[in-house]
Amino acid sequence: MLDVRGLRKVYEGSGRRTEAVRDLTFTVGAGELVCLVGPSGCGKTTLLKCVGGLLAPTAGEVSLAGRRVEGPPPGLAFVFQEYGRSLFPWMRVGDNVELPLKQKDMGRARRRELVADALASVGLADAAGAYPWQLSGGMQQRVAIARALAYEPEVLLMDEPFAAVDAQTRADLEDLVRRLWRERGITVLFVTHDIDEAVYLGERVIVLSASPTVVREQFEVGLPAERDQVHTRVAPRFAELRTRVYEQIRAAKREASGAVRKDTPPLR
Ligand SMILES: Nc1ncnc2c1ncn2[C@@H]1O[C@H](COP(=O)(O)OP(=O)(O)OP(=O)(O)O)[C@@H](O)[C@H]1O
Repeated sequence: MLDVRGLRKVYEGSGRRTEAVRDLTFTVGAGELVCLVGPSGCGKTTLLKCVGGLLAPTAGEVSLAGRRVEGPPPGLAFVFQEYGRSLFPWMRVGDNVELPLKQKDMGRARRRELVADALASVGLADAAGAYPWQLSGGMQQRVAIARALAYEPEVLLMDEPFAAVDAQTRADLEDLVRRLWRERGITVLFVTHDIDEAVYLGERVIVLSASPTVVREQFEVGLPAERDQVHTRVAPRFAELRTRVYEQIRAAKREASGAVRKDTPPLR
């Protein structure tokens, strides 16, 4: 479904050159839920922007259903971390969710139906008439998810979507994502720096190195499809995977700081 091959991204400008992503190759099958986890600043957002056609890669390519991605492809939706900036405060919730549908060739009645269905799916059937700023952070992120769902995407890209909400809301939203994934059969690529979140949510976890990024390791999660916050998180398989992913991330950070030391002469 989603094919990333030899992806490289170097930012250049203002006299600076940053190689954010060095050489990334991975695939995500149709209907899979894959979590990408890596150290802070390792290039996760850069990667997702390249996958979503928002940034042109310096080398390599991304293809979606066999077609090379050269701009935001139809059938793909994003959910970003900063829900506060991704919803328009002057528009009611229903209008925020409806907005992307206006690019599609469909009548108003169908748009309204999709909006109502998406809001009901995220537990906000009654919120269509409210403004985003009248809702809690977790509810606003639900609206952002509803907006992505209403678009009926084949692929959903999520960039640390729950980093800014409290722990209990985060747990509810994780369960929401798994439920929607199972009900709707969407392909989901979920980026996080939270190891537990990656293992709890994913069917597969791809561990990235520190920037400049390469794929370090991949794990099949192998936990039952039916997960819950209490029992799954104390399952032996969960603990084993969390440890293995943690070791990989720690090694990635060590290597990155080793690389810095190599380039910097010791103090005398
Ligand atoms: N527009 C840009 N111009 C120049 N450098 C950039 C730009 N965007 C990101 N970078 C650099 O690319 C590297 C990767 O950044 P990116 O935001 O992709 O990482 P990340 O893993 O998403 O970070 P975090 O975990 O903090 O969210 C960093 O060194 C960053 O400074």
